[in-house]
Amino acid sequence: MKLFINGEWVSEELDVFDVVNPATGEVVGSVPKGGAKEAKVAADGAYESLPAWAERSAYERSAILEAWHDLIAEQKEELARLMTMEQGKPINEARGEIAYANSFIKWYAEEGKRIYGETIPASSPDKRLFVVKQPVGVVAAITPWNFPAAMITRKVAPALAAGCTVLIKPASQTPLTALKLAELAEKAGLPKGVLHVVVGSTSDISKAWQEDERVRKLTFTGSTEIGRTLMSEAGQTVKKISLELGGHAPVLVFEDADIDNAVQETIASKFRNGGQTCVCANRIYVHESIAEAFITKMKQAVEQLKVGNGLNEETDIGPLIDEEAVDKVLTHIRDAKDKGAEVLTGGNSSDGLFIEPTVIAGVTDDMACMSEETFGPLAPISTFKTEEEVVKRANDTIYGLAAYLFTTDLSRGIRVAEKLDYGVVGLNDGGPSVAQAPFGGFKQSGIGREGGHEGLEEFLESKYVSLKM
Ligand SMILES: NC(=O)C1=CN([C@@H]2O[C@H](COP(=O)(O)OP(=O)(O)OC[C@H]3O[C@@H](n4cnc5c(N)ncnc54)[C@H](OP(=O)(O)O)[C@@H]3O)[C@@H](O)[C@H]2O)C=CC1
Ligand SMILES: O=C(O)[C@H](O)CS(=O)(=O)O
Repeated sequence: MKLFINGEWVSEELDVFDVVNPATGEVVGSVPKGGAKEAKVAADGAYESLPAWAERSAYERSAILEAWHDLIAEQKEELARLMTMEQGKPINEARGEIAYANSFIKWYAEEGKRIYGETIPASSPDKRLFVVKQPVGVVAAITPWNFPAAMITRKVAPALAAGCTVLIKPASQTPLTALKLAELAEKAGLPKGVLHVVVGSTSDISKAWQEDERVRKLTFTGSTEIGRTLMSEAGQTVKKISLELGGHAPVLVFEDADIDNAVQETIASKFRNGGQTCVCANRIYVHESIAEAFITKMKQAVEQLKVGNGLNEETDIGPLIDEEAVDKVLTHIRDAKDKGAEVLTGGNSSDGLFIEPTVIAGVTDDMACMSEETFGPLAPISTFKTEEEVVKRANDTIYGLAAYLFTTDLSRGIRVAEKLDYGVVGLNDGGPSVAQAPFGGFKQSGIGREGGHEGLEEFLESKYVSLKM
């Protein structure tokens, strides 16, 4: 593969780095190692192509997004296989992610036509006041490895629909999907210079864009730790920012829950992508009166999950992304056992980067898994007595991205959802993320929203015009 810079596929004399399949350790591709020079050329191109792209009508931009969507749909299987080989997720999940990623392109191809302004009644009879929306300008997007397609299109689709030009730095572990998406965008007729993909020396690329006054927006998905750094750096040139950061999702299962649904939805949330999502259930609180029933059903269901190479159709749980990720999960399991938790199923790693889906019970709040993001296939179960107690425990974290609650009492569902300090709440639903709804976190889980009309506003500026007659 080559880098996509200024409408050209670039490799030149650059060194390359390998992309490795986490399931097998095999090299699945190699990519030129871009740096400050490539980052600047891309920023030059994005800045120079901005006026023409911004001046296109929303309908022209929409048509190109629709064409991109259709090409992705045509190549869904190839894209899914590429994603599984570089990130490890089961092929069925990869197919699902391509569809999810494509849904953002489809949704924003339409929503870009609804960037409305407003008129405002003037306090002075000789004035007319109105507000227009304009693209924020050149956007830099830094994206993670866990959703190699969706975390790109969730940013790029609204940015392009708004009339912005985009610089992408995908995760070094999963650049191939991003480069393939850029190739399809070029085929769809995206004009030269509107979209760029640069990967390699992350610090050099990021530094070049952060220091570049022409880059007016930074949008990032990844760890809270890196988010803090990027927020501080972006402040030096007062860039607009969107941050989708870490999470530590609580699951609250009340005594009046539909236990079968709660188990099904909790497993869907917990073990999607092997537990490597920012909205995964990270701690599960079950009312003491139904704990035995819930735990029995959870254990039985989790024991059915199949661990293996994501390219096998029957695989439910693929490898983790790297050794560091495996070590973190095993550390959380050991810590919990040392503090008294019981391993009901799983708990072992095998063949490099695979960890069995693991359920532990008898969990207490002093255990690391109950406060640190595990980012792996570990389901810790704790019990509670009262609604007030469990809401307090659920909110006792620096994070505020996603939370889930299960109850058949509608009043309780609304009451508790309102009390949970989280940007996304699944009420009897373990999979709330969709393109048409705003996704984002409270507290140290981020700033801004992605998806829905709010996700488009992130790439727009409001301009107030006052006309004196
Ligand atoms: N909220 C979310 O959706 C996600 C949260 N996470 C959290 O982050 C943890 C680590 O995952 P990881 O992917 O390493 O997340 P990181 O935050 O480390 O990386 C995310 C992206 O940021 C880039 N990056 C890393 N450091 C810098 C820097 N100093 N300046 C500019 N860009 C940088 C990475 O590049 P490179 O690939 O070259 O390192 C990657 O493209 C996970 O365990 C999880 O807790 C991870 C993914 C998604
Ligand atoms: O980064 C993530 O983990 C994703 O935002 C989760 S989701 O949008 O696919 O639910």
